[in-house]
Amino acid sequence: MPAPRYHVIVNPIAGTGSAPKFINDHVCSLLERLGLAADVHVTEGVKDAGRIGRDIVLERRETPPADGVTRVIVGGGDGTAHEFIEGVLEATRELGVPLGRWALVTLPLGTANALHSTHFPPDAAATPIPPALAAEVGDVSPEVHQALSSLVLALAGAEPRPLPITLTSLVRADGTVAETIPDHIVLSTALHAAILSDSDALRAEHPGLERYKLAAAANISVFFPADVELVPDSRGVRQYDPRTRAWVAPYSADSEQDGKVRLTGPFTYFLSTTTTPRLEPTFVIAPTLTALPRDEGERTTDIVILRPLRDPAVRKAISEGGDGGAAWAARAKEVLGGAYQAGKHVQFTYAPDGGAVEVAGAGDVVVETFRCAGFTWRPTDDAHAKSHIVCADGSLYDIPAGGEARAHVLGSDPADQASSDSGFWVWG
Ligand SMILES: Nc1ncnc2c1ncn2[C@@H]1O[C@H](COP(=O)(O)OP(=O)(O)OP(=O)(O)O)[C@@H](O)[C@H]1O
Repeated sequence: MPAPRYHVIVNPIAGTGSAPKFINDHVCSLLERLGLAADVHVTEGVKDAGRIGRDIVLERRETPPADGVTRVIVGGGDGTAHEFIEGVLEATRELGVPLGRWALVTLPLGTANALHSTHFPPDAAATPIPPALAAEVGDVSPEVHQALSSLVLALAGAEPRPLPITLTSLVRADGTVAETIPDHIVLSTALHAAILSDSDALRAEHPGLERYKLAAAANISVFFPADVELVPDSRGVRQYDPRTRAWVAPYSADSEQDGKVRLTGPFTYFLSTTTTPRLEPTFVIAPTLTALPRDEGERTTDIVILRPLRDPAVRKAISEGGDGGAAWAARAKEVLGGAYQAGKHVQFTYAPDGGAVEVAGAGDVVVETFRCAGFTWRPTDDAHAKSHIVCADGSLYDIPAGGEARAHVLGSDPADQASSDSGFWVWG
């Protein structure tokens, strides 16, 4: 079989703008020393990584890779990978060609680099460079070595790991699909999406990070009116039990029908992730992803949910004539503070008197954590604009009035016609 060929995507404005030099100095030169062919594609504007994805699909249709795997080095951040994956999926759908197998190399050349740092945390030891590669990699600094970790795995012939993609359809009131959005890191509504939306709007006035604090303060006590349905995979919808630290049958749902689990709102937090337990290095929002790893090829997502009316303190405040917002704001800070303690929030249970939360106590669970194939988020008040916001890998979308967002992990629905040998993988 001929030596594998690599596509290299370079986003010159990602992160601090270091991608062109890094790729020239450390990636292209290394591939060349190894005698591997590289096609370099430089992004020329917003969403251009999607155009590059489409071009590679067209090329793959004419000249399929010998081993069926298209290898792509993503020289940018999470947004570059997101746009590229979106372009590939759109093009294969429009052209009616099979998706096939895509394997990505990540480089931490963006700002957040959530995908790369999930697999290669900054404080972890760098991936050892095998002796056969050491001479070609040469003498590099520890930072460069860390940044090359995913590429080293690819070049060393390691098996890449599956990169599950979630597809979200924004459905109009008449049932037609307005738009289908892929994400590979995080999908959210409620507080997380509203904070990103408000912080974007505050960017001109507050260019620094304080805009996130302002946006959080403006949304921490908002109740988001919606109904949710969780979609089972072959094992059904599973819920995390802090007392046994294991997945069990759903126990806090409002109803269940044909394996689908219904949760009525309002909600305050709703976030689904297939990839990363943490949104920032110390903010571990979905610890179950690493504490209870999925089986190979399992097409599920972990969903972290807060519903304020489950809180005895909020119910008490409402029964006394308040709206519960102030009681919830205090609770939300307490709970999300747990995410900064290595994801302890998923262990929290309510104290019967509505006081401080307990850890794996006898009371109701505070955070409802599920593992399932997907979900439907249906806003129940069209006048409540914020409950219509969906955030997919940092990009914001609006659910049409009277409509809903329907999300599922690619391959979990037979209509995807996905085989175990099609989709995305990543070296990590
Ligand atoms: N030549 C270009 N000019 C302007 N914008 C570009 C160009 N090429 C790509 N972009 C845009 O750059 C944006 C940022 O890229 P990316 O998300 O990879 O970097 P980042 O935001 O620094 O990192 P991260 O997403 O990891 O925080 C993308 O939204 C993309 O559309």
